[in-house]
Amino acid sequence: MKKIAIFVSGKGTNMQHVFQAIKNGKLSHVMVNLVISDRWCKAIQYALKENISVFSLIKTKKKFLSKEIDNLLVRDIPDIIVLSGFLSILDAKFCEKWFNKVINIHPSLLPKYGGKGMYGIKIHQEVIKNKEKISGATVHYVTKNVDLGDIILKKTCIIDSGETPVSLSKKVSIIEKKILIQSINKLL
Ligand SMILES: Nc1nc2c(c(=O)[nH]1)N[C@@H](CN(C=O)c1ccc(C(=O)N[C@@H](CCC(=O)O)C(=O)O)cc1)CN2
Ligand SMILES: NCC(=O)N[C@@H]1O[C@H](COP(=O)([O-])[O-])[C@@H](O)[C@H]1O
Repeated sequence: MKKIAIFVSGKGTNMQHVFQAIKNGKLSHVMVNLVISDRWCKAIQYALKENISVFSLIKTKKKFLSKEIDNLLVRDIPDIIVLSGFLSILDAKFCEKWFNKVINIHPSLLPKYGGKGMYGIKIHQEVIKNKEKISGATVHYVTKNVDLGDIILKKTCIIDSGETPVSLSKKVSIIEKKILIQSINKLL
């Protein structure tokens, strides 16, 4: 049985999709063994309903977060770690130790619209403002250089006339779920 640890900061929509994919057989021989958040969030409320280890590091200072997370991981080492709407930047030491074990789902066609400050709806606002014709989502390995790790999967969508950041985020969200499951199947 392969083990996945998931890091969250928000609603956990992509994390929920991983749990559903396990339950409906789209992810076989896979289990989520750990969910960690860097703040209290809806994703934690969802994860607590699953019979797994859940930690919300709400009191951990930013500079100690990566080490605290590492201390939790070594207790039950996962095969891969999935960042799912996780909004803290993992430090270089963590990325080196867990090299090629950490993947991130990002709601843009990286390397465009990635990096510090580029997360959530802000990405889609920039894409629309810049009158892009296409957008999409990317799954990539996590390295110390934010959103610049090797790309695992990428999928595009057309931006329609009159598209808004919210309508685009909904379109991209569908792509995120699809390529996240495909990526996990590819790696495990
Ligand atoms: N070392 C790495 N850490 C993280 C990566 C990565 O590639 N390397 N990916 C991000 C995920 N991400 C985009 O996919 C991302 C998340 C957050 C930010 C950001 O600017 N965060 C703010 C804080 C926001 C908050 O806490 O509310 C910041 O650091 O100032 C950029 C990109 C996850 N970690
Ligand atoms: N750079 C990371 C990033 O922007 N992640 C994005 O945050 C949204 C909420 O995720 P959630 O519902 O899983 O919490 C998702 O669209 C996800 O792609």
